[in-house]
Amino acid sequence: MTHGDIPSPAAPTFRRVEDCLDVRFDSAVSRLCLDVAFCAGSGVTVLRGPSGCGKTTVLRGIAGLLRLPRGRCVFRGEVWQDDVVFAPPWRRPVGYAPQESVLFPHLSVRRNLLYASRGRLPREGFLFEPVVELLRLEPLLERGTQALSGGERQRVAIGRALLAQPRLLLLDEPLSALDGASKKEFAGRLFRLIEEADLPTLYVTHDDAELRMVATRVVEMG
Ligand SMILES: Nc1ncnc2c1ncn2[C@@H]1O[C@H](COP(=O)(O)OP(=O)(O)OP(=O)(O)O)[C@@H](O)[C@H]1O
Repeated sequence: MTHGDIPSPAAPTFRRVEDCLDVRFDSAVSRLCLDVAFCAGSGVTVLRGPSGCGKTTVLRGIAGLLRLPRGRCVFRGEVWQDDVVFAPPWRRPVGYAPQESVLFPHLSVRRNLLYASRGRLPREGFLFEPVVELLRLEPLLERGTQALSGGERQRVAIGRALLAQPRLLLLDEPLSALDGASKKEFAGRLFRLIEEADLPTLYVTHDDAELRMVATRVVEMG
């Protein structure tokens, strides 16, 4: 390559016709050495691995919140990251519910949810009312966020991620604070929405029962 040449982007390595996400991070961040490559498509792709192996780091890299060196991320043919390109988070149509979601403390649950959808054209299934119904948030709407239980906070965080009108959903241990029965109910509800809306989803969980409820495929890390 001569000086000034732009390297031609490598073709995505989609493995199946329906794959839409191509990810590779071969990156050292602080003391973490990541070496992960996978393709994902419709349904729920579960990222599984021991604590500290980098699952959250991968989600943050895909969301564009972290620029991982030697990273590559292509979604539906659009390069979000390679050696040349790094699309900022606001250019990536991602809904992200982090492990420890930070809700606005000065806004009610309703306004936290509405904030997520500001300036976006709502799609069917991702309108305010259906999302509130899906996650059974109606009784919480006028409450502040500081006195919510861990499980309630998680449901609000998932609601925010859905109201961001995502084309790709990233859920980091989204139901970990819920009891067994609630986890089963909400895992089932979420999975149906993901299937019906054909919304590719990356999902981190340590819980094998939850994995069996939602996983279309599993990426083992570590
Ligand atoms: N911003 C950061 N700076 C330095 N090190 C970090 C940073 N974020 C995460 N790490 C480290 O990177 C490693 C991977 O963290 P990460 O949260 O991605 O793991 P994980 O697989 O999601 O873990 P868990 O299952 O416990 O949530 C950990 O050792 C963590 O301490």
